[in-house]
Amino acid sequence: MAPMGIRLSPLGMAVFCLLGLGVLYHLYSGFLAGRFAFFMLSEPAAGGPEGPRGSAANVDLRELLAVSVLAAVRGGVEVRRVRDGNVLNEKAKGKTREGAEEKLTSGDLLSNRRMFHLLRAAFPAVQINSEERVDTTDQETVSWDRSIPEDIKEKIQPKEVPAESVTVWIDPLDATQEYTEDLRQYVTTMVCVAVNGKPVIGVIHKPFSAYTAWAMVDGGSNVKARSFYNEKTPRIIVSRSHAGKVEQVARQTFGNKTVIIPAGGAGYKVLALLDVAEKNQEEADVYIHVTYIKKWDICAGNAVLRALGGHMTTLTGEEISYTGSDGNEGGLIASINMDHKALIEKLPDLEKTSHK
Ligand SMILES: Nc1ncnc2c1ncn2[C@@H]1O[C@H](COP(=O)(O)O)[C@@H](OP(=O)(O)O)[C@H]1O
Ligand SMILES: [Mg+2]
Repeated sequence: MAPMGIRLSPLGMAVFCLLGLGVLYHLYSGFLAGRFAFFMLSEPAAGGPEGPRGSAANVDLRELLAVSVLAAVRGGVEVRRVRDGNVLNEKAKGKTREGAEEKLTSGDLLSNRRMFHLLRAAFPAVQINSEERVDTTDQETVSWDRSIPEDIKEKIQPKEVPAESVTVWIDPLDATQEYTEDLRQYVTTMVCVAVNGKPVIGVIHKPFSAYTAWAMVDGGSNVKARSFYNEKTPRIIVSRSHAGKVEQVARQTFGNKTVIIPAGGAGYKVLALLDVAEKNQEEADVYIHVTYIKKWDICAGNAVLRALGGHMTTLTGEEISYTGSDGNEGGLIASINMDHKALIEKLPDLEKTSHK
């Protein structure tokens, strides 16, 4: 006698087990199994090296663009709120190789949290690398309503790529040094989407001007190149707080009369090469950086330039791959509507420059 007075015949048990196995087989071979495996394989790995991604699922780049714009704007709200409230909780998170203090503020952390969780919730299967550490136990719930802004709908067609080919780079607050000095014009929030290491979507948002530039390679953009660049005596935009020997390199390349514009933020410096109708934006012809720099600082600008027909390469002309490690060792030179190869050929040998 089984419990509760029910008698189980051996035949009944066998039929019951077979039915159970059938249901399990159905689940594992069907949709739910796919979703389950997808979920298990897409644990966040923020800020860290890339882990294996095993899903065959696709993501739509147009949707990724829409959520990247939203993330940059939402992060920007935090950046502005902290600055306006004047409680930055400024700390040093370390030193650069050149010995400059790397600063961290509440603006960086709150923006990072907002941006990361929005992107993670919208695209759980893609690798996201962000400048600041993310507490993965943080239960911040940020949902995305999947709506695509009209301007993106008008210019961009849906385009699917495998989720495992995508790496998203988040810079929650570019020009932190200048942010602490209240030089607001230089500050941006940025999102970049790389596909197989190539920068494909770039978003650069200026929180204090409510200006956003976005572009997608082979897609479209809301920003364009200027109609004129001075190739002969270009105005060179360079770092004001991580300059290294950049002035020396620029003068050696383009002569002593070359105008050098020191400015904060990699996002700001890329925008300086474009047609940006924004009163707090300077203009330049070439952007050069000679010290080490991180990929979240430069990926969005690289994508925007590439989408508009421009270039951002190392100082020896190599393309920068936006997968794997988060550092770029070879410096950078960025230009648009210029002979980029000729610019690189003019640059002095950096090895020799550093021994002068
Ligand atoms: N030598 C270096 N080492 C580490 N980070 C660097 C660097 N040079 C520039 N960066 C980072 O690149 C961004 C742009 O630099 P700059 O304003 O000097 O042009 C800044 O990012 P964050 O403000 O996001 O930290 C800055 O910290
Ligand atoms: Mg940065």
